[in-house]
Amino acid sequence: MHSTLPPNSTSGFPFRAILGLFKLRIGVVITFTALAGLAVGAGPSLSPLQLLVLTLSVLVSSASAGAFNQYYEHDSDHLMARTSKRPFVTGELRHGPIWLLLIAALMVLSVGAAWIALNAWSALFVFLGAFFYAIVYTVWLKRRTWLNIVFGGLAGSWAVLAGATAADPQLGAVPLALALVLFLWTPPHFWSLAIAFRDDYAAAGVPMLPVVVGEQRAAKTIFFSTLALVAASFIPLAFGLGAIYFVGAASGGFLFIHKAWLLTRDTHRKSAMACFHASLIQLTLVLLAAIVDSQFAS
Ligand code: HEM
Ligand SMILES: CC(C)=CCC/C(C)=C/CC/C(C)=C/COP(=O)(O)OP(=O)(O)O
Repeated sequence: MHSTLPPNSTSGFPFRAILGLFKLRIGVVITFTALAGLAVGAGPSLSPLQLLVLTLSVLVSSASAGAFNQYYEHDSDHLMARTSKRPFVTGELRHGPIWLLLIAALMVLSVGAAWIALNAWSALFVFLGAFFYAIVYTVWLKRRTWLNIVFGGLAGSWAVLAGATAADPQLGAVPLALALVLFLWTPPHFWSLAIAFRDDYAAAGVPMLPVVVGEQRAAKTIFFSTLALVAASFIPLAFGLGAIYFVGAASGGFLFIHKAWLLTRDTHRKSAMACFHASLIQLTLVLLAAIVDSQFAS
């Protein structure tokens, strides 16, 4: 039987390669997103075991979707400098169907555990999050249309709903508003990065917005979609979140809008990366403020 290690690997178990394969940093933020959904939902509190299952279920399903993305793109990732060091490209991990089995097993395990320990709705949303990233975005849309990330953006919304329904399948206005925030957040988050790596995406033939319409129009689109995002991020204030949430949403929103505005004036890589980092800070502030505020209110 073939080993999954390349023939010249002498350093034992390839921990670093596997950590990279599962895109764990993104998984941690997705999990935090689901926990924010749980916090703003109206349901009773979960038992410690249920909380653990929700956390691991979102983390593991996100990880398996990230691994699937790299498995599927193993023969195109070498076309972009940013992705050319990935383990299936470098040969650190050997590409083969055993990985598909492992990925599928992790998915079944995480969705099944959510179903058993939480409920069918939460399990469905965990599944949809991974499905939208792995299949809808990566397989169906990424190489076909610049709208890939608009539909792919639902992956983050499903994470919110997975958390919110974990305690109570009845969805209230605040989790739905937060799901909308994730939907509107993802395009400017990603398009900023796509401006920074426009040449990479063009070389790889991936029709990301800056490749299709140019950097200037992409920057304007980022600016206006950030305005829409920030406006939407205030909706939860009408449904029970208060001053703490306002401070998080306003300060994060101000930062993101400011960086998006600067990007319309100068579309060089530095401004694009500043806008991308602002997207991560804004999301963290919104989610953190939502969690803290909802705990104070209850
Ligand atoms: C289909 C939707 C999305 C796309 C296409 C996308 C795209 C990307 C890309 C290309 C990167 C750079 C990754 C790298 O260099 O390895 C990135 C980074 C990141 N994304 Fe997204 N993203 C999406 C949705 C999300 C969502 C929903 C979240 C969180 C709720 C998120 C959180 C992050 C974080 C935390 C990073 C930084 C990770 C790091 O430093 O390794 N992304 N995103
Ligand atoms: C509820 C749940 C499990 C949700 C999971 C959703 C999820 C994992 C979203 C992440 C999206 C993401 C990292 C895209 C990277 O784009 P890319 O793959 O095009 O980037 P690349 O060029 O770096 O490969």
